[in-house]
Amino acid sequence: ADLHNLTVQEAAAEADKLRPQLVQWGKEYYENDQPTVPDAEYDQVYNRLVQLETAFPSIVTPDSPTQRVGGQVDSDFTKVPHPIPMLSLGDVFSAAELNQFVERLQQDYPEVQEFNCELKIDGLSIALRYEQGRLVQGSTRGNGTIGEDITANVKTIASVPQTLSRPIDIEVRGECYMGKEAFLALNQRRELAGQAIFANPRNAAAGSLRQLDPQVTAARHLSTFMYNVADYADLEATTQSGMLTELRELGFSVDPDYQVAHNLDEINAYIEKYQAARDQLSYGIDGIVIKTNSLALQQTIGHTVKVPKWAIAYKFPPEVARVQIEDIEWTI
Ligand SMILES: CC(C)(C)c1nc(N2CCN(c3ncccn3)CC2)c2cc(C(N)=O)c(N)nc2n1
Repeated sequence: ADLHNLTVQEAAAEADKLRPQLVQWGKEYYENDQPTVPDAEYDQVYNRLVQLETAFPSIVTPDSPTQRVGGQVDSDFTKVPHPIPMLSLGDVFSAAELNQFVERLQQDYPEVQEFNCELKIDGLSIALRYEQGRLVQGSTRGNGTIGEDITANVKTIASVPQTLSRPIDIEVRGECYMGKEAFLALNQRRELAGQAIFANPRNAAAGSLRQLDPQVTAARHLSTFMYNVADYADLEATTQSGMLTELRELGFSVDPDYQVAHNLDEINAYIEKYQAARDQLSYGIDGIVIKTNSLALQQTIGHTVKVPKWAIAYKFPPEVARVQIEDIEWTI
């Protein structure tokens, strides 16, 4: 029945029926990974319970699935503004285009002599905000200026530090991703449960982060690699590579493969190295990101409405790996 013409008693009666159902389904899902209903059905019932409890707070019970660890869950995600926009990245698809980007940049800014090369992790962007070294908010990139609040979900990700090694205020940005192994295992479970499988690790990570119930996120084994700071606040670093080192010292998970390059030859050598090693990595990458290493120069060079002028993404062709697992065959 529509929320508005329910009495408190009716809402309580309906909620009392939904809770044990969700608890039962939750047990099947989290404890023995054998869900008997598709995620969509679980979410729909969970959503209904959240709406009932939001409309009638007096009916909430402490043991309700909505009151689990990770704090309040919204029936739909709260919006989070990004005062410092989360920019996108320009991208190139060939060595020739990359050379052109670097040469033009060095023509306009001859003082650009160092680049930081990073793997482009194939996940989705998130922002983590800390106050006095404590995690206060996690959000998705959204459209770059407005994201969604996923604080309860990011709290369940092992690699996201709840407290930093120094009590500083900082907003850090990075990629949330699902490793190849976790991806294959998740799809196997879904296949066996007769559920639709995820097409690729990026979709699986996005689907896992945008879960209403943090317990579902927790069961998905997500990872993170942080790569940027919204405001350099209390950091000592003066370079991109130094900032990544400092983020790791603060307690963040940072991809260790970053490398400083001094010219196009060194950049191209890095690209060749990781294009060859791509299949051996335990997570998906869709390219390489090349950034001006000096943070001061990054500020001087600036950005357009959407992308920085001091960085570029060199994209690899889509990775196609035929995976044969117990007669289930799909490509990732
Ligand atoms: C801070 C800047 C803007 C230079 C930046 N932006 C990035 N991205 C922006 C575009 N993004 C995006 N996402 C969705 C829609 C449009 N753009 C996805 C993240 C980076 C992504 C990675 C990575 N994946 O490993 C990385 N090592 N460094 C990044 N650095």
